[in-house]
Parts: sequence; C-alpha cells; structure tokens
Amino acid sequence: MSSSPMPSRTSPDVLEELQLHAAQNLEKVEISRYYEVIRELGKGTYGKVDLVVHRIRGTKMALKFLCKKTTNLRSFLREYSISLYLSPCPFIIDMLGIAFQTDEYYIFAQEYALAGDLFDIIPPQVGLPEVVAKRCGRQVAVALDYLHCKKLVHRDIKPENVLLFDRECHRVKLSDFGMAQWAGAPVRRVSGTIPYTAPELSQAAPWQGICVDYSLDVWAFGVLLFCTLTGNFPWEAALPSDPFYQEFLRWQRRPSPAPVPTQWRRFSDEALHTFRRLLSPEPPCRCAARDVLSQLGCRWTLPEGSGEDARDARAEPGSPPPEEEQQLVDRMKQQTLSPAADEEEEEEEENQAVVAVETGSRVLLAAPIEICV
Ligand SMILES: Nc1ncnc2c1ncn2[C@@H]1O[C@H](COP(=O)(O)OP(=O)(O)OP(=O)(O)O)[C@@H](O)[C@H]1O
Repeated sequence: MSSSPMPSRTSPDVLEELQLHAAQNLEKVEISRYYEVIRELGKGTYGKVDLVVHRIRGTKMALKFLCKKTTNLRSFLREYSISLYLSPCPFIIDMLGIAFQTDEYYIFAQEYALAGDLFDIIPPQVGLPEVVAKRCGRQVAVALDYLHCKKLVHRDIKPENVLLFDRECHRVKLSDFGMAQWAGAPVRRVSGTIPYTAPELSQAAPWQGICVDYSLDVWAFGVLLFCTLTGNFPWEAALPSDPFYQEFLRWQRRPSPAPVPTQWRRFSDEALHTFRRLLSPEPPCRCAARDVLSQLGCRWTLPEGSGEDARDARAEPGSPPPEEEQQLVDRMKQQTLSPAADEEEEEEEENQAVVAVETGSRVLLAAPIEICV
C-alpha cells in the first residue's frame, strides 16, 4: 500500500510565474463600481466570501476576501496561483482569473457554487444516503488524486471545503487552497487540531517540524467520508486522550477478527477495510485517495434492522465493558455535526438552517484549527 501519486508532468515554475503575473497586475479597485454584492456566502479564519454580480457583464461569481491584517501579499498570491493552477480539474473550483485589492482586502474571484458546501447538507446524526455520499466521495477522491499528482497537499480537507452545485452531489468541487503546500515541504505545527487532523500532526509537539505528505489528506478524506455517511465525527481529535480514537486504535491495531468499535458497526466489511486503509495510524501504510474508487461498487452501510449491526457487539476479551461503551456512545451523540439539534427541533425547518449556520452547527469544526507555516 502506498499513497504516492503518479509523477507530475508539470513544473512548479508555473506557479512562480502565475504569482509574479498576479503581483504585477494587482490593481486597487473600488468594489462597488464593478460589482453588486448580493449576499455573504461564508466566513473563514482569514476573511469572507461574497456572492456578487458583475455590473456590466451580469456574471454571478464568488469573491474571496482575505483581510490584509491577517494575510500578507505572499500568502494571498500563493493561494490565488495554486487555485488557478489546479482549476483545470473538473472537480476543483474554477477560477476566473480575476484578482485585485482594496485598502482592507486582497480579493480573487471564483465560480459560484450555488448549492453551498457539503457541511450544510449532512443531516446531523444521520448522514447522507449512501449513494449520495459515494457520489460526492468519488469526486473528492479524483480531485485529491489530481492535486497529489501535481505534488501538492491540500491540508484542509473538510466538508466546508467541498462546494456543491446541487444538493444530490451530482457535481461537487474541492476548494480553499489557502493551506496547500508542496509535498515534502517542512512545516511547523503551530496550534490546535480538528477531527480531520491526522494523528502524526495532532500528536506532534507544538512547534515540532514535520514534512507535508499526501497521507495527511488521505486521513482527512477518511474522516470526511465517515462524517458524510453518519452525520457524526468519529472522534474529537486523533489523540490518545480521546476515547473514540482510542477505541478505534485498539481495533486497528488488533489482528483481525477484532471487535468493531461501536460507531463503526453500521459499515460493511468492505467499507471497514477501506476505512482501515484510509485511516491507518501509520502514514506510510495509508492507501491513496484514488484507491477508494475501486470500492464504490460494494455496499458500504449495512441495511437498518438487518440485525447485522449487532455484529461484534458481543463482549470480546479487551473490548470496553457495556457501561463504558454506553458512555462512549453518549459522548459521541453530543459530538454531532449539530450540537444545537435539541433546541432547533421546535423551530421550523427553514429557521433551523439559519440557526445552524449562525450559531450551533460549526462549533466542533470551529475549534482551533491546524495552522502550519
Ligand atoms: N465559490 C464559492 N461558492 C459558494 N460558496 C463558497 C464559495 N467559496 C466559499 N464559499 C463558502 O464560504 C465558506 C468559506 O470559504 P473558504 O473556505 O474559501 O474560506 P476560508 O477563510 O479559507 O475558510 P477556513 O478558514 O474555514 O479554511 C465555505 O465553507 C463555503 O460555504
């Protein structure tokens, strides 16, 4: 098993050229003169994304604003040129070749993904239907394979960075290359972790140097697939102190047949095999993102009520006692993609979406994120 991609036929010099060209043409523009802002599409750590219409051409587009206070020109040019460089892939967000600045922001334009992002359509504690999750997973796997072939690592794979053109995921695209790095580049872990952070990074000492590798994306992709299929995170963080991660690790490290951790029992043997390879604690043992493609023909989730989900529920030597397991399940339930679910139940469905976006649903995902420089 190896996560090495096919060799790239393109040169990183292209990126240098793109950056230079963008830097030389980065005009100061008064936004309201050229664009009418329709609404805010999203907010991130370093800025915001607005839906706008070009006043003359009438084209709808998404403008990404990076605040000058927190993003320097070099980082902006990097994100812009990497996004441009990767945008020929049909599963990566298209760039419109427009970049400019105001006094406060650096800005670039992208195509507008009219159905929002993947996070917003995952029903908490339920997940998407298998067919939809696989359709989405297939496109993300191809996008990852593409950028890995170009020797780049995304480093921020999560549902918020998978943009949708329809809610059934017939067309999805990977976005947000603000963290992307060349494979092999040394980075330092600065702070924090999220559920998608691979264990080698979560467990690195603060400021410890690590080498960027494709396997970081593969791990995050495995977590993303779990979230998409279940509406839960598999763990809060891939740390020994996290009981869900610990239980998963026990299962991963045991010779098979080993007891399947509680929250993984809904999956078929084929799906478990795939998860085991995507989420191997040892980075070199992780498979490539594209390896998921050959598993899409198998059934991944067991039919509800088939009795199959009782599989491995029997106590086996070394598995946690039932009370401990129940506690794990309870904690897991609190750790859903929508911690505010209870309060929202009384609200109308329309309001729920708004509340989820504005307050509750991103709590876990908004936990301190991995920032490497
Ligand atoms: N092209 C687009 N079309 C529609 N919505 C978009 C588009 N780009 C971004 N968004 C929305 O805006 C959100 C934030 O965008 P993005 O991830 O690019 O910002 P960021 O500052 O890099 O975020 P983070 O700090 O979380 O990485 C996305 O999760 C998505 O909901």
